[in-house]
Amino acid sequence: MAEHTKWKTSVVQALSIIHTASAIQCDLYMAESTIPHAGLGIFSAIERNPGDSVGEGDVCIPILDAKNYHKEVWNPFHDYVWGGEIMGMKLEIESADKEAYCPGLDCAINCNLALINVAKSTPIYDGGGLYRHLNPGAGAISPYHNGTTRVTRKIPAGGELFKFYGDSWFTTRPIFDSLPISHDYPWAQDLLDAFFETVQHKDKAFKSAAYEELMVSIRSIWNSRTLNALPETFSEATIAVEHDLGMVFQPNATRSLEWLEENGKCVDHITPGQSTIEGAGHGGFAKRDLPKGTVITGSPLHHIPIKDRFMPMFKAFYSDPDADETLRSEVAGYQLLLNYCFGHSESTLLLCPYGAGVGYINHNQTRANVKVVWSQHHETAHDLAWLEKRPDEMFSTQSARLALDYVATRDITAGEELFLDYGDAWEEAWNKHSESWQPVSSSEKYLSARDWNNAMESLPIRTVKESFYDPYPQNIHLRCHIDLVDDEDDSEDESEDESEDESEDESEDDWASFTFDWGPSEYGYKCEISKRRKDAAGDYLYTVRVTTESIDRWDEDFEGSEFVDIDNVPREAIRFFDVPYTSDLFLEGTFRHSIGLPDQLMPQQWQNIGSFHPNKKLLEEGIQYVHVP
Ligand SMILES: C[S@@+](CC[C@H](N)C(=O)[O-])C[C@H]1O[C@@H](n2cnc3c(N)ncnc32)[C@H](O)[C@@H]1O
Repeated sequence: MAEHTKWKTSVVQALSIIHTASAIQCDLYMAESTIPHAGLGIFSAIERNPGDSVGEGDVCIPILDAKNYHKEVWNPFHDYVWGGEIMGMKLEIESADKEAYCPGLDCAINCNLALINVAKSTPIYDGGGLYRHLNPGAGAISPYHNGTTRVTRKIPAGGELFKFYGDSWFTTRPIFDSLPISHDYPWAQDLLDAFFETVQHKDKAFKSAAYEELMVSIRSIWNSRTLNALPETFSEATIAVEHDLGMVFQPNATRSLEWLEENGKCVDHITPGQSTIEGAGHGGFAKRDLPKGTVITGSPLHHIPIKDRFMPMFKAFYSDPDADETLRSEVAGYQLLLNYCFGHSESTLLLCPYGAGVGYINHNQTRANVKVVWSQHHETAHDLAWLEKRPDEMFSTQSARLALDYVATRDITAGEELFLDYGDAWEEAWNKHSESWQPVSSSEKYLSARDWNNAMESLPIRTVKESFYDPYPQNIHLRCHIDLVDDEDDSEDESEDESEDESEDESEDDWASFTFDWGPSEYGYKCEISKRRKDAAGDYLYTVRVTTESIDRWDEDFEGSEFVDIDNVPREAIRFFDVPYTSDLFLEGTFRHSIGLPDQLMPQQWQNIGSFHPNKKLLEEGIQYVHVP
């Protein structure tokens, strides 16, 4: 073939690849946020309506007893974690030191209080089909999955997604001193409605002049968060009154689809499911056909400069102020998060990826169809200078500065499982673990609280007396879903009626009510069964003794627990829960190993183990708690 014909053929091939790549459907992009200095954000390429789900439900990883809680320590996850309690993890441990790191879409969604349009739901407990008596992988994967993101306000095509971080996220950070918080927008809306009502009979020119004048005068005397929620111009104020305040901010929070295609990274190609690898738990699957070379997703990386300082899980009761200091500093093992981060045997550095679906991709050396490369384009803010930094220099910021692209190494068809090669060190460690693995003793008899709830759904619950002779296993306890109603109106009524002296007759149902909607972050109160009787319909009703301990007992606000006896509690209001520290996450010898960062991606500057390093001493001593400046 003549040279020019070869050249022509390869250009045509290259163009067809580019064409195929750009033709792949993409409904979600990661790109520079519309909020200045907020880094990356997530954008919807299609219009979405309240109730729609966005992306695929993602994994949440508990970070437990890590000494992070309430501490202003250098912590790259600080701005990215949820309270473990609201993510369903309250009973994993006893101390309050629990956070939920949800490295999917959730980590990349910003908060714009004027335009909150999505909410994340609590993940569902799903152990991935692993059992402690059967699978060496039990405890090595997170059981918190499918935390879907749902639309709460209409999002136009190109609109950025915003979720609520909680007002305190802003009020505790001085740089947001004058930023409106959630109640400021309704107040500003009320103010606008009142203004427009006052001037309703005036002509447009009058209204406009009055609005501008009003803004100038109130801004000179009043500087508040609410004021900053008010639109700058009369025409924007009109939009706010005709629609709502959010609509004023929507245009600035929307990117064109052309811009997103050009500058964004598609984060919509992975869907989670049960892995095809026996014992690996969940896996990531191709949502659509992905030709060779497709960047399946991009993921920024949270950097942890010293693995051993930031990945340990400390012994229980760390937060107990009375506990012995040695016990509090004793390491119980590595955090589960280690299994979801990239590391290398020659470096103390760990890189934890976030982005839709990245936490789901399993290892398989022979079936690997995805590889990671340093992010090739600017969409995920990869800073090449960081490849030259030593790990100890990375304490300069908590923000992600590095990013990976996940690239298809061959044509992948929709529905195929995606695999990375985690590297020889991981493979060796896994083989060694599986070969030497022995189930912990009596694990074949182990049933989690969830198993008990399923098995016992229609059976009566044992009373304290019955349990004395026939106890439930030690890894479960009972909790009752009871609202202790402290209704002031009721108490006023009671005092008014005192003359009739009916207070004696007050049934316990007047101050306690039961709820049966055990959502994934509903824990009720610890309780035990004093008595059981049948009602007229033959259903059991229980007398329970509830411990009203609603907050962590190591919390400084803890005021002590009370016991309350409650009658006529229906079966549905009583459930089994795991006792803290008994779930698979705490199994002795459970597998912990980082995913191997490929050798070819490993800069020499990061290799700080096993050889002379200028900062070896510093690394050995550890920068355990570098305070956030
Ligand atoms: C990044 S996570 C992958 C998602 C995980 N399977 C889940 O269910 O959340 C890595 C962990 O998955 C499990 N895993 C991945 N590949 C595996 C394999 N080939 N065999 C067994 N377990 C595997 C291991 O527990 C590993 O530490």
